[in-house]
Amino acid sequence: MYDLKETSGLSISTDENGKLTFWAELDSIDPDVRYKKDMLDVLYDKNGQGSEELYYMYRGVGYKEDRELMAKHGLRYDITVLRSGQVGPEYIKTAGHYHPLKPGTEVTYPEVYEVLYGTAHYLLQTEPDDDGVDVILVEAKPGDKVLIPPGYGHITINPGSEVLVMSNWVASGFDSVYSPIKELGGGAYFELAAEGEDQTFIPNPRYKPAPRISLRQVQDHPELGLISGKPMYQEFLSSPDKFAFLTQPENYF
Ligand SMILES: O=P(O)(O)OC[C@H]1O[C@](O)(CO)[C@@H](O)[C@@H]1O
Repeated sequence: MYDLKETSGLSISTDENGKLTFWAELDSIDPDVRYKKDMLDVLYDKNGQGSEELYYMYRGVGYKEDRELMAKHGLRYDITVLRSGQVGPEYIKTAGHYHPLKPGTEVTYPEVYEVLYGTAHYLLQTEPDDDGVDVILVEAKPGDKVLIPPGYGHITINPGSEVLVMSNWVASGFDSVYSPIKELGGGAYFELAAEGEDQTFIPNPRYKPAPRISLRQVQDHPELGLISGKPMYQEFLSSPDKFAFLTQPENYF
């Protein structure tokens, strides 16, 4: 069992597989489950051995008394639990998606993630075009916040030996866009468990020209309510206007 109160600010914990089990005063939510069979198009090795259940998505989490404030600001708080392990040589990861343009603007919706337990690798990638794709890799630990700016698709990888639990704030009321990553057989890079001196980040050969990758450290953005170690659920409750960048990205980016 992992107690997530300190990192999330919520009364939640998990069982040893990472499933959320304790929901004092919270609306109880059954997760959507992403299975290996749903991910065949985006895996490094679709015949790779591994668990059938890969991750659990608890969308729209919150205390009943906070629902009105969330609705007023047009935001949704989700918690996602990625199992540890591999599918074949590849670490368990999310399918990956982009966000659509905000209607009437030239800007796509951003998002913000927070690690609650475990280690995350966030792979951010620009949209594929003739110049190729730029990839940013961010490693995040409990309490860290990672901003997904407009224009970036994103995949989360669990490279650790324990479950990864993370939360996100995002504008409610839009559908994620899966087709670009699906049509290219996954993200621009695959993260594989290293054997000997083997490279762990393998470029996806279907991205042409070859994608470019750079590492970036996690960064606080106090003006956006994103401060390492401060649960962002509580930060939203105390300063909801700081999160306006999620619903009005055209004023910030
Ligand atoms: O939609 P994907 O790529 O499977 O990623 C899963 C996670 O992304 C989110 O949709 C947020 O972007 C979460 O709700 C969800 O748990």
